[in-house]
Amino acid sequence: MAQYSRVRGSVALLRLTNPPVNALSAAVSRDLERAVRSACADSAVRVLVLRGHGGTFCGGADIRELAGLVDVPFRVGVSSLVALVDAVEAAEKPVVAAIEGVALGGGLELALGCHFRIAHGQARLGLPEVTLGLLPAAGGTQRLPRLVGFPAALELVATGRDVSAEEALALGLVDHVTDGDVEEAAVEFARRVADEPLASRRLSTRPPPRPADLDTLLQVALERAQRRARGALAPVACVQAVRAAATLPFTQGLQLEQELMAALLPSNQARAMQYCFFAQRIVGKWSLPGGANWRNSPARAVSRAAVIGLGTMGRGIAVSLVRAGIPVVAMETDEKQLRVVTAMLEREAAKQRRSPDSYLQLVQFTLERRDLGDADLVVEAVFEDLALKKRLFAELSSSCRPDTLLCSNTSALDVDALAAATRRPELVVGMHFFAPAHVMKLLEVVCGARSSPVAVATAMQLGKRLGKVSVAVANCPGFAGNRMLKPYVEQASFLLEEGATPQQVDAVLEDFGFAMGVFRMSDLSGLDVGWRVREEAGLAGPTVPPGESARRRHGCRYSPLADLLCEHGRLGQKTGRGWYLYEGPGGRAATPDPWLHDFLDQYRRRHGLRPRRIDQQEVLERCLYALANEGFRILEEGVAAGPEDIDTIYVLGYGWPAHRGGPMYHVAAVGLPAVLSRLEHFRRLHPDVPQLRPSALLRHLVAEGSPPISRWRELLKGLRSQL
Ligand SMILES: CCCCCCCCCCCCC/C=C/C(=O)SCCNC(=O)CCNC(=O)[C@H](O)C(C)(C)COP(=O)(O)OP(=O)(O)OC[C@H]1O[C@@H](n2cnc3c(N)ncnc32)[C@H](O)[C@@H]1OP(=O)(O)O
Repeated sequence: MAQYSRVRGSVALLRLTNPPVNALSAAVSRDLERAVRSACADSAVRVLVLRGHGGTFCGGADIRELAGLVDVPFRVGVSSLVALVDAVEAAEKPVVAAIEGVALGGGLELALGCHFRIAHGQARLGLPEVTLGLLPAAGGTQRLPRLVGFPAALELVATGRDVSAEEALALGLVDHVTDGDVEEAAVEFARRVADEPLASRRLSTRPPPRPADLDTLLQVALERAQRRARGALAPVACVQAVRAAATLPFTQGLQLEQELMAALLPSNQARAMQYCFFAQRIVGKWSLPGGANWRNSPARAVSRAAVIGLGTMGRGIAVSLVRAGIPVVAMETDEKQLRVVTAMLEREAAKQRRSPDSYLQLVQFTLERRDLGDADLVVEAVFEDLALKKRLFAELSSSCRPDTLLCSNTSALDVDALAAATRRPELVVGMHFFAPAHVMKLLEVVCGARSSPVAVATAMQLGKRLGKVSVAVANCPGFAGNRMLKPYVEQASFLLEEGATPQQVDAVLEDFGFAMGVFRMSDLSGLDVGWRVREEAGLAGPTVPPGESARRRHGCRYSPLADLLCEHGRLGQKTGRGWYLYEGPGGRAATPDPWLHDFLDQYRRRHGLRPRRIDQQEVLERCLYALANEGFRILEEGVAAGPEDIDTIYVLGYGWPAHRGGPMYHVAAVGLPAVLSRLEHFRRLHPDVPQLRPSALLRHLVAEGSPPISRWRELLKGLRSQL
């Protein structure tokens, strides 16, 4: 809660205590407000210093209360924080915030209510409410622009980006940064400002800055937020609230801020995004069938890593490791790739305001396998070819230290087969990064049948250290993410056969909120990736059994459209044409291609397919329900531990809109009986498409009365688990 003690005679030290992140629950806010008032009433006190317990200033309002997960009368809960910030700002004695760890959301709003802010050099500050479907409604949208100006305030509030102490100082968000003891620095600072007049330090009374181009700036910000939001309400509301600081007096701006918040708080979008927040924490609590879990299995320290292969994936992985301060031995035969990595590291160093050398000195390039011998962990990122990878793993198990962890960045291949090629199968795990690996926040940790708890714990922990969310999944073709992608992509292709166009399907998916529709995404990743996988699986190319008809494989419906495009050399953006046409090879702007429409017409005629009008609802239901149906199969087979794992994978790895929670959350929100009935309907129409056959788990959940998604994890424990 809030402790109040006196230091150096006249300084009141208030310690906000609510582990683990000192979240401002209603009770904690009220308690702190009481402590502030009594310190102000203490005649021996001249100045107050506010700090957090345990190395963290404050992680914001209590999200459990905002999400309605704990029982606090709603109005009481949300109004206590506003009252606290107002009381702090109105204090007649200076209040200095001593910020270390994080000051996020309501935590930063509290600091904005203080008259001065001191930060530790490692602190991070930000207003991430937008990522929870909310806005900073304890005065943050009104005070921040008055302190740092509109351009910075608009950006920080609408994106939720947090900043370092150094950037905060440059923005004017904090008054001083120290690398020493933040409490000591704040107490010292407080004694110096004890007698300063406070009027100009109260942000609510400051006139907002008015640059000449303010109207244009606000208009552009609003349009940008609308464009980028992809249907999300919060980013637009954030800009509207900050804009009110320019057009309305403080109290009216505050009122608008609260009205916008009142609309967001109970919205389905906010519920979905808060579900995503907790899902990303739940997935860190992994367990294996033998009883090993995140609590009882310590990770091994990784003080030196190696990456083999510096193609697109390997480069990103090497950069992530270096950014986390881990020395890397990078092995690659192609010198061109070494230059690319060097340039990437220089760019990253500049972004982090570090010297290029501070990053470059952490990388040792090599052509020799013996240089890897000393690594604690090796990540293999070579070409996606099982035989090649097996050879490499066999060699690594002889040339590396006996305790070196051997990890594969494969996106779909059999991790158990790689483990079997080594003398230490227990130290082999999959670490499936997503491209670009230094940007994407997801890591699928693939636990093989023989992976040891220490191997899993180390990979999961390393992911976290790299700033990623690690999700443990069991080994199966495509793991969780790519396995679910298959029926989704297949449905999209069937829809083209039946009369849709790529741009129609993509537009529906992008309206739903995906960053990119399925065809644009496939052009971006390269059509040849799937083509190779299908060839290996005997579905395309010379490996198809003779006599198999063009549109059937193993007795089921098959669409060869993507294979045909590859045969025409249309591999996507890299060749300047795929499902769309681009400006040239490597181009990014997709335009509909008349050639493709002729090609689809001819294809349909050749196969006697009569095109029909397909509506938006059918596109969405067939693509998304087929994908979620595979998710249910993954859960019933125990490949993933719960719906939170699948949803985290899809939101962080596949561009699923967070304001829709993830595929499993989405079907739960639509209603499981309705989804089951639509799948049954599509299955009747397409009996030769097994992915549309409703999974046993979906049927079971409906038969059990469709329990809420929060209960599925527990229910799944009764089923077979590979995790
Ligand atoms: C009628 C209607 C009237 C409406 C009127 C409107 C008025 C409204 C006024 C109210 C306005 C409120 C505005 C403020 C809103 C907010 O502040 S929302 C919260 C913003 N903060 C965040 O988003 C930060 C979230 N947390 C993090 O980013 C990280 O947790 C961290 C702080 C950076 C720490 O990271 P790490 O050390 O990696 O730990 P984690 O594993 O992430 O977390 C540890 C546990 O703590 C839990 N937790 C974290 N933050 C919070 C939080 N803010 N609230 C509750 N719980 C939190 C997290 O879940 C972990 O717990 P477990 O899940 O049990 O492991």
